[in-house]
Amino acid sequence: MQFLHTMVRIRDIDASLRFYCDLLGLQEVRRKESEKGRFTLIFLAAPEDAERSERLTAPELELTYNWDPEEYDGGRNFGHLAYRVDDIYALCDKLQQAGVTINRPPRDGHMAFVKSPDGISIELLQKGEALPAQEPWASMENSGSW
Ligand SMILES: C[C@@H](O)C(=O)SC[C@H](NC(=O)CC[C@H](N)C(=O)O)C(=O)NCC(=O)O
Ligand code: NI
Repeated sequence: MQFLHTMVRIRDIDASLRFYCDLLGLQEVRRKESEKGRFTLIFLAAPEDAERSERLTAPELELTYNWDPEEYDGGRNFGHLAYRVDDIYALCDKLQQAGVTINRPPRDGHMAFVKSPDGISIELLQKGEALPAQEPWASMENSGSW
């Protein structure tokens, strides 16, 4: 078994591609339009994963855009998408300058949470950094028991 993708329904394709691609740095790897189903699927992958998308073996984010507007609320059981980033401070600064909500700033240089245009929570983790000891779960992660 292999993880393939997470699907998120979006309200606005342009706003979502600006956030996920222009700002966050994901790449669009394929797109499917369904006239019959009246929807568009857009598959995104992180740059380090994108080359595996051709073989459909990359972890991807599937954006679903329904042409007929729908209300997307609730879904409290969904938590977040997590990405490992090269420079968490530079990325959060760029996101904030672009008006993106920074729910948890990278004060410790390790972890930040931001919101997509549809309110999806995105966790950003600094590449090469262990979680700060004061985080309750850090001892598990830092000791490799995860
Ligand atoms: C391509 C593959 O990865 C899919 O996930 S297609 C699944 C399919 N999606 C749709 O029909 C998109 C439009 C639909 N109105 C929707 O909003 O989902 C599907 O079965 N979706 C149902 C679901 O619960 O995901
Ligand atoms: Ni899917």
